[in-house]
Amino acid sequence: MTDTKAQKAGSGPTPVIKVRGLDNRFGSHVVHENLDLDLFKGEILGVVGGSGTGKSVLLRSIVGLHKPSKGQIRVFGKDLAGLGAKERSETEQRFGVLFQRGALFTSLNLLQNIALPLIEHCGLPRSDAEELARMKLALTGLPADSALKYPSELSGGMVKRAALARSLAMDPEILFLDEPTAGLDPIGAAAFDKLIVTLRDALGLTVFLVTHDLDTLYTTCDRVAVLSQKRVLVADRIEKVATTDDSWIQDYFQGPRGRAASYAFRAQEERRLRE
Ligand SMILES: Nc1ncnc2c1ncn2[C@@H]1O[C@H](COP(=O)(O)OP(=O)(O)OP(=O)(O)O)[C@@H](O)[C@H]1O
Repeated sequence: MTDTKAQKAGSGPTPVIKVRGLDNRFGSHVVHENLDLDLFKGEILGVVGGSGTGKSVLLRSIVGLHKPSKGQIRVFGKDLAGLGAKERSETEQRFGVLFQRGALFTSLNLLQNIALPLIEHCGLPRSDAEELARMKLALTGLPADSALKYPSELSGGMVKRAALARSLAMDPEILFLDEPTAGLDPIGAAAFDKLIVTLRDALGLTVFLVTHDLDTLYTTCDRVAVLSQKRVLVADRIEKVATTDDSWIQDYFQGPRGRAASYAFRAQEERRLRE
């Protein structure tokens, strides 16, 4: 991934998202305090942390669904808080978001679900929007005959792919994924991980990926950011993060699941190099 290489060389790529001094509190409950984070163009950044550490609140703050208590969020070089309504809406249209539970409209079929943002935000005629929607469905590996199905008729994996297709409807530059593989069986989760990398490579996406899934972290992410103690404790390549001297990180990455994911990844890499 070129930006990570550039970072290592010290040439300092410009982040597409730059979060500085972020505070989020709900009443007396402080979720984030002085949190900093960068997201670089073209990377897949995995965001992990214990339950309730504020991964989703961070995602919602960046995409403009939650107003932070304090701090600055710069997106494509512009301070989100300083944008007027029109510019803000234009910026937000450069984001695609896949929420935890897919968030498809249950009363619309897949084609209608995906075409909706194109009709609402781009003013496309329905026939054009549905043609584009069919392309997005194909892009996420869904068969053509799924287009007229309703979310209740699909497997969990297919719902995730359909929700992903919808998040890609507006050709976003940054994709935000909130626990995309939660609830999928290991084979479905691995296929979804592969799809994310394929789409990133094919479409030149930048990906902000909230996950608890260790296999996802090892197989898809260029860097991993750990939320702990109300801030980003470390954001780096996974091998470095996994050796950070912190009790949560050690329990997470060096516990039985973490070691199994690391071992499986190394074995997969060795097989790939031999072939
Ligand atoms: N609208 C809200 N009002 C009050 N508290 C909130 C609100 N949204 C989030 N919180 C609190 O903020 C904290 C962080 O929530 P968040 O959903 O971001 O955690 P998370 O790290 O994504 O957790 P999980 O891994 O379990 O999904 C939680 O304690 C949650 O209860």
